[in-house]
Amino acid sequence: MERKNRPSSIAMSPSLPQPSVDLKDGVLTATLPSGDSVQVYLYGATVTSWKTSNGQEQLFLSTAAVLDGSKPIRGGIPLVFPVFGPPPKDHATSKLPQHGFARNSTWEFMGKSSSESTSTKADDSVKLDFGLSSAMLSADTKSKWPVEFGLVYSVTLSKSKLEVQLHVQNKGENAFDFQCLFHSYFTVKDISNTTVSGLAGASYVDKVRGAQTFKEESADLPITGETDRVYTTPSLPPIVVKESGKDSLITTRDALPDVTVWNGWEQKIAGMGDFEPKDGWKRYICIEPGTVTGWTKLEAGDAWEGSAIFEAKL
Ligand SMILES: O=P(O)(O)OC[C@H]1O[C@@H](O)[C@H](O)[C@@H](O)[C@@H]1O
Repeated sequence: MERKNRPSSIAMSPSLPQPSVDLKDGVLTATLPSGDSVQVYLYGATVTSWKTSNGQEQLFLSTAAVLDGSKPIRGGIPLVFPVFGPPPKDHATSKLPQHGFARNSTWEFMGKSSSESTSTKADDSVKLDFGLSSAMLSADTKSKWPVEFGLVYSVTLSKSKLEVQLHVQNKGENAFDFQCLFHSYFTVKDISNTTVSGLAGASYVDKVRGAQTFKEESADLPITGETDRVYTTPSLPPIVVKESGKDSLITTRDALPDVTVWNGWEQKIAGMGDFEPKDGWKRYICIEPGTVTGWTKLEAGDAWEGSAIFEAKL
């Protein structure tokens, strides 16, 4: 099914450049006339590539990522739902795997829509919708989280920007709790010249230091060793990755107060079988917007939406 968000009567002349969208063997590729492109695997609805018009790949994908649907894809933007990290004991999600099941379930492509620039009169963005519902889960997963839900994940590509939005719907008769997060891996040229700003004053749980809580002092946080922190930023400041002092990626958010900053560094990455090349830790940083420090409660029939926009500064 294909959806356009404007009536066909005002569709532009076919001679004007349009985005191309192609779904083949479970992999969807969309390219804008500007040259920006995105690739999404239906497996996990995982975005595995986001290239800007200068040809630069913005997402880090392990060269050993398993792409055959047998385990979550290492790199890109895996989706974390309905639990972040190892599920807590005595919680409704306790039987689920780490980071839940969204990243290792096969989603359906629901269609695309385009929007048109007023200046060029040509389509300069494309929105791709993916769906996952309880009815699509394996019997095993369903038995581990017997909840009636519907998810719509929208990936919108525009010039130098990628927007990701998750819509969660409670289709059952009982309330449920969930966490969700966009586990985005971004490329950097050199982690030792990479800093993250926008976090000053935020409290964070440092998983490297015994899951204790600290307050961020740094206005421009350098990454100097294994980093695995969950920041809580209720005022939703933009999170800016800088490389050699220059802005390279700006993340803005809606309804996602938490941000995980993760780099496994040399030793942890050495122990990850699906992370290659082994020195790849020098060239990625995870900036993961989500809502994961508490639980979002969704009453029967209710819906919730959260989103993030990643802007590459070329
Ligand atoms: O190996 P996984 O399940 O993809 O998780 C990778 C990392 O994901 C991060 O979000 C977590 O904060 C880390 O603790 C974890 O190591």
